[in-house]
Order: sequence, then C-alpha cells, then structure tokens
Amino acid sequence: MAPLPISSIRIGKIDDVQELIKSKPNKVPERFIREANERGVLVSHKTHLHHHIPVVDLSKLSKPHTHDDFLFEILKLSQACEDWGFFQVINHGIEVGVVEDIEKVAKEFFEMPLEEKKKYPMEPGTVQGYGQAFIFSEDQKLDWCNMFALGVHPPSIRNPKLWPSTPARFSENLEGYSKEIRKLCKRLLKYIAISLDLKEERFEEMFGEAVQAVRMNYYPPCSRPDLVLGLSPHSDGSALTVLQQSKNSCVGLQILKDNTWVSVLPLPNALVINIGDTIEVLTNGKYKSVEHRAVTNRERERLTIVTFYAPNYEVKIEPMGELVDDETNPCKYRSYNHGDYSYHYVSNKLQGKKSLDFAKILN
Ligand SMILES: COC(=O)C(/C=C/C1=C(C)CCCC1(C)C)=C/O[C@H]1C=C(C)C(=O)O1
Ligand SMILES: O=C(O)CCC(=O)C(=O)O
Ligand SMILES: [Fe+2]
Repeated sequence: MAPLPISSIRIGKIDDVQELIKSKPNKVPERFIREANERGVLVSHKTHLHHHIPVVDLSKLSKPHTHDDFLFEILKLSQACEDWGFFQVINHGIEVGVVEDIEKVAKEFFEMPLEEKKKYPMEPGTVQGYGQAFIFSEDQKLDWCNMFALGVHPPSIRNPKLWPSTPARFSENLEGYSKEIRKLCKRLLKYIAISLDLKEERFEEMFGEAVQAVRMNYYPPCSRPDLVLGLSPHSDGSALTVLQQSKNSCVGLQILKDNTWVSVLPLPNALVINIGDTIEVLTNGKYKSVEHRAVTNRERERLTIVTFYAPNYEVKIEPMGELVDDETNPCKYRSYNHGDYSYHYVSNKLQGKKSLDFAKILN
C-alpha cells in the first residue's frame, strides 16, 4: 500500500505523552482536551457501567463433549457477533508464555528512552512505526496514547527498518506471537462461517494470503482522564481484531452499545475479539463492526497489543451471495478491493464508523 502524499500533511507538534507526564505530571495540554460532547457521556446512568461482553469458550468448539455443547457455543458466538460485535475468548489454546513474552517486550519497548524509540518513527502519512497514527491536521485533537505499529504478514507489507533491535527478543517474540494469533484468527473465522451456515473454509478461501498487522498501544496515567481520550472512537477496518490487555490491566476499552459507552472488564487469560468493517460488509450487516474507544486512568498505565487480520489487498469484498436476498435482504454495500479500503481507512482520521461510508449503498 503506497504511503500518502506527505507534502500535503501538516500535523503540528505532537507531544509524546510519556514524556509529558515525566516533566509536567499534572498538565494536560490544550491539544488533548476534548469537547464535552466528545468525552462521551452519551446517555444516562448506564455510562461507566462495567459489563461482561459475551464470553466464548473455544475449548467447547474444538473439543466439545457433545454436539449440543458445540451448537450452544456457536449460538453464543453468533449472538455476540450480531448484538455486540465483540466477545472475549477463553481457553483459546495460546500458551501463557507466548502471551507473557509479547507483553514483556512491548512494555520494555515503551519504557525505552524517547531517543531510542524515535529511531522507528511513524512518518506523517504512514501507519507503521512509533508515534500517533491518524493525525492529518494541525488542529486535530490528540489521543492520550503512544502507539507502535508494524505490518507483519505477508512479508511484503513489512518495513524491516522499523523492527526494533532492542529489546533484544522483540522480533522473535512478535514472530512467535503473530503465528499463534494467525492460527487463532483462522479458527475463529471457521467458527464464524459455521455460525452463518456457510462452509467452514469460506473465509479462508476468500481471504487468500491474509494481511496481519500489530499495533501496541501504551496509555500512560493521566491526571484528568475526564478531559481526554486514550483512543478516539472508531471501528476497525480489519475482518477480525484480537486485543490482548496486559496482565491485571485496568479497565480502558469501551464499546458503544445502545448509544451508551460500556466498559469491558478484562478477564484473566482472555483475549478480546471484535468484528471489523470487512466482516460487516461480507455479512451484509448481519455481524457488526462496533464503535469503540479507550479511556485513561488517573493512576495506572495500560498496555494493549492489538492484531488486525484482514483479507489480502487484492481480494474483492462485497456482501456474500448466501447472505443477500434481493427481496428480503438487499445488498447494503457495494463491492470494492480490500487494498482500496485499507488506503481509504488509513488516510482518514478515526471518526466512529465514518470509514465504512466508503462502502455503504445510500438509498
Ligand atoms: C496504525 O495502524 C492501524 O491502526 C491499522 C493499520 C494497519 C496496517 C499496518 C500497520 C500495516 C499494513 C497495513 C495495515 C493497514 C493493515 C489498522 O488496521 C486496520 C485497518 C484496515 C483497513 C485493516 O485491514 O486493519
Ligand atoms: O487499547 C484498547 O483498548 C483499544 C485499542 C483499539 O481499539 C485499536 O487499537 O484499534
Ligand atoms: Fe480498535
């Protein structure tokens, strides 16, 4: 995917939030302060409600005791994808060591001095490297977050200069982790296909050599979490996203459910999965990519490791014939090439579900 034309992008000075809190722990610069309506008290008493999004036990799908157990879990999965766009998976089969190892190097990376991290810069108009993504103007508000993003698969999307030499085991741990997450995504897509009454391999066959990218998000504590956002509201452009929260993580992820921001309570050893825009389009809107955001904490830092899994850039995306009916369920999205959607997604700021307007058929 070509970088955006840099000459036209002026993004102003971007303060590194980790450095900010070292020098002025109680100061929140104007550029981080959101308008009251953006901070998101959307509705009533339910705001800040902690909620367990649906929990899917993958061992009940891979090694069910009975066929009914299998069907019950598939039903849970399909309800989660339809009603929430989010679920947590437990008993996912990824070894604790693999999860711990990636968390360790991600943490060590963010703890390095700024000069070291700046060796891997996210240049304006690109999405890989260390910095803040999705900033396209000088007056755009900033998120209270430092990011480090890398394309992982296929190798052609990698920028090897951005793979850090320190921490020493960073690349090795990321390779091992990404292989496991890739296997998990393939399994999940298989179960999602079953839940839609499609043949198991439907997505895998369609996706070709799937694109996989990782983004590590580090949210330092903020003295005024009520004024800032850790990550602006957005839906993910991927097919599936896998989010790992660091061990004993505080709450931070919120999803928009019935016009209310609902906090997701981290569960030990679970991974959070969400449906991306691509599955929404493929299922003609049956499974939803749901808007979400991250908020910060006054005392505690938070680290998340996020994998975006998507079809190959060459793949044509459109609602699947099996899920469209001209009479009862007409096509809601046009067809497009996933590479074009990726380009569109990364050329625009995070703004709720606006990116998906690219594909919507407006009546
Ligand atoms: C900061 O990056 C993102 O938030 C992001 C980008 C992912 C990507 C890379 C880091 C390098 C390779 C390209 C790709 C765009 C996948 C989000 O990813 C979403 C957005 C789309 C579209 C997608 O497929 O995943
Ligand atoms: O860090 C989080 O809780 C949310 C991250 C996220 O939504 C993303 O990286 O796309
Ligand atoms: Fe996201």
